[in-house]
Parts: sequence; C-alpha cells; structure tokens
Amino acid sequence: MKAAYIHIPFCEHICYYCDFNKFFLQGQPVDEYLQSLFQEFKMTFDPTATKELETIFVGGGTPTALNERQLEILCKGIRENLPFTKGEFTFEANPGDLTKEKLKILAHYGVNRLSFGVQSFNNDLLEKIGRSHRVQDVYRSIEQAQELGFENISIDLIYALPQQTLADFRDTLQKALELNLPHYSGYSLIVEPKTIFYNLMRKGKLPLPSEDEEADMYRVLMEEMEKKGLQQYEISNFSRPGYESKHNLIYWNNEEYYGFGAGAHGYINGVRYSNAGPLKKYMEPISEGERPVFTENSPTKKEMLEEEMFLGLRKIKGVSVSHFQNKFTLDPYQVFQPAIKNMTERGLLEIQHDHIRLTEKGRFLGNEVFQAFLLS
Ligand SMILES: C[S@@+](CC[C@H](N)C(=O)[O-])C[C@H]1O[C@@H](n2cnc3c(N)ncnc32)[C@H](O)[C@@H]1O
Ligand SMILES: C[S@@+](CC[C@H](N)C(=O)[O-])C[C@H]1O[C@@H](n2cnc3c(N)ncnc32)[C@H](O)[C@@H]1O
Ligand code: SF4
Repeated sequence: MKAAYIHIPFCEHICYYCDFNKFFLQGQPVDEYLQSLFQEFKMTFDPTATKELETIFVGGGTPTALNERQLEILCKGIRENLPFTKGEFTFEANPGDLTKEKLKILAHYGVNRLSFGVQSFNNDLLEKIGRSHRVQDVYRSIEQAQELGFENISIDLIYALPQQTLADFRDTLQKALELNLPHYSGYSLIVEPKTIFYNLMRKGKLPLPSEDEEADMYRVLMEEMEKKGLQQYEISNFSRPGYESKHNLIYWNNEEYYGFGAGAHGYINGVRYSNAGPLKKYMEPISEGERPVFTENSPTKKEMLEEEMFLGLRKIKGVSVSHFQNKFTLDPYQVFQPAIKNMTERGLLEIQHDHIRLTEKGRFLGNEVFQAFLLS
C-alpha cells in the first residue's frame, strides 16, 4: 500500500446534494475524533507492507472546517504516525473556510495539493444548492493559496444542477479556466437518496436539466478543457501533463490503499473494507483497541478481474492488456470476450495498441459499459 485516505467528517453547513459521510460541525467531539484517528493509524498501519507512503489524501466532509488548533493537531498527527516524505499530499478545502493562517499550517506540514469544492461560478446557483461560499471566496482563497506557494490546485465543478442552462455552465467553465489551474474535476450531479435534493425530486420540485442537456454540458466540458490544453485522463478529470491526481489514479489502477476515519473505505492485503460511519460507532471500538471496521470483503478472483476493468476503464487511457496479463495470468480478451465484442460493436469501446478503452461515445455511457463487464 502506498496511499492513504483520511476522512474528516465535519462540515459547517450541509449542501443539498451531498451524501458523503459528514456531520454538522457544531457540538461534535472533534478533538476526540482526531485522537481516535491517530490510534487507528497506529493499529492499522503495516510497516512491513509500506515503507513509505506516496500519496496522502485528506477528504471529507470538510477538512478545512477544523479550527487552526485542530488543523495543526491533525497535520502533526499525520506526519508523526505515517511515513511520508516527498509524495502527493492533498487537502480538500471549502473556499469559504480557508484562512491565511490555515493555509500556512498546511504549507508548514508539507501539504502540496489543494482540491477546492467550488461547484459553480454562479452565486444564485451556489445558493440554490446549499453552498455557503460565494464566487468572491473562490478568488480570494485561490489567490491566497498561490501567494503562499501552492501551485498544484484543483477545483471541483458540478454540472446538470437544477435550472442550470448550457449557457450558464459555459460561463462557469470559462471563469474556472481563466484561473489557469493545472487540474479540474467536472462531475454531473447525482441525486442521492436521503439528500435534500432527493426529497425535492420526489415531490416533483427539482427542475433538473434533461438528459440531452446534461450530455451537452459534458461535451462542452471536454471541448473547453481540450482547447485549454488540459488533458482528460479520467471520465471526470482533466489536468496539465504531470498534474494528474496520483492518489485517485491508485484507485483507478485497482491498487491497495489505507482508508482511515469514519466511513472511509480501504483495501489492505486483499481485503476491501469500510469503517463505521457514525462517530460513536467509529470511536468506541478504537477506544477498546479494535479497528472500527464495519464491512469487510475479500474480492474473489472473479471480482478482482471485474474491478480491474471497471475501475481501469474510467481512465481515458483505459486498461493495459499486458499489465492485466501479468497481474492475473489471464487474457482479458478471453475473460471478457462477449463484453468486449458487444461494446466494441456498439462503438462504446475501442482497442488501441496495448489498451482497451472507452471511445468518446463510451464516456457518455460509462455505467452501461462497466455493467457489461460483470461476469455472470
Ligand atoms: C465530498 S465533497 C468534499 C469537498 C468539500 N467538502 C466541498 O464540498 O467543497 C467532494 C466533491 O464531490 C462532488 N460531489 C459531492 N456530491 C455530489 C453529487 N451528489 N453529485 C455530483 N458530485 C458531487 C463535489 O464536486 C465535491 O466537491
Ligand atoms: C469526489 S472526490 C474529489 C477529488 C478531487 N476532484 C481531486 O481531484 O482531488 C473526493 C471525495 O471522495 C471521497 N473519498 C475518496 N476516497 C475515499 C475513501 N478511501 N474512503 C471514503 N471516501 C473517499 C471523499 O468524500 C472525498 O471528499
Ligand atoms: S459537499 Fe462538501 S461541504 Fe457540502 S455537505 Fe458535502 S462534504 Fe460538506
């Protein structure tokens, strides 16, 4: 394992679309939570399997919702408990909550990549989706971060938001690209059960763009990124060469990683697991010296073959046939013969030298392609 994900499940407000594991910050036992995290590092980390981590990703929730004191404790605890010297160290940040002091703390502890949850450059839309930050906060936070020497900065955008038009999305994209950042993510809105948006949708009160409009937005996203020299390297991710997210590539390459924190998932020594999400259920076992694992599953060979394909096909480069053969001593063309044939005939998949990959049309219908790779 050369990657670690660390989950900070606190937010200063709850966005209408979000179903990640998170709790309203006020009144939460944040200090205790951080101590539990460090205990979890100690009881989970396997020094024989990992000499040095190559990537650390601190996500949430909102890691930057912690106050300065807590943020410093978190960074210090990470550096004291996990072996890491020179790799990619990402923190997710909410544009509104990142003060100069907090940025200085992150810089001091070697954080070298920031991923901002910007979502949109339209203040009306930001309000409608329940964000607390406004466009001005984005500019301020990014400027401050750059002044302090952060240059590997990414922003997340969401499209197909309620009442969003193609013209609006174009405008957001243009403003995002004017910032000249080395990395962008563009996600289409997923209306997840138990979110405020889901309830509105059930009542018929969520005016979403049509599927065609959503596809148009995705097309424009890809076109505009390309025009700016940002290479698409995954269905939703674009970067200047060399600025791909190394951490996320580890997921798509179907490699193992540690997952620490409430609700985090990990993949260690052949076992995929997820931690308990509720804070009490996460912290209690740890206080008794046990890992807070909630679900555990050791993928069978068949599941591993499937995962290799549907994770790998998310990358624009696709799945390397020779790597697949070396890893599994099986030929993907044989294992997945019907799926490859069918999806190629439908123009959703193509073979390029050593790689099996989605066609441009396939990128719009990724889920359909991934499903075809489930072995019966
Ligand atoms: C879990 S959030 C954490 C980042 C930080 N808390 C923030 O919101 O700024 C990570 C990213 O996932 C994306 N995301 C979250 N919920 C989504 C949804 N329902 N549909 C599409 N994208 C979503 C957003 O772009 C968000 O920035
Ligand atoms: C949606 S992605 C956004 C990544 C961002 N676009 C970037 O380039 O760095 C990040 C979110 O995925 C979730 N996530 C990532 N890895 C995770 C893991 N191992 N366990 C649980 N959640 C994870 C977290 O909610 C995190 O905030
Ligand atoms: S999108 Fe980010 S800030 Fe909003 S509720 Fe989810 S984790 Fe918190």
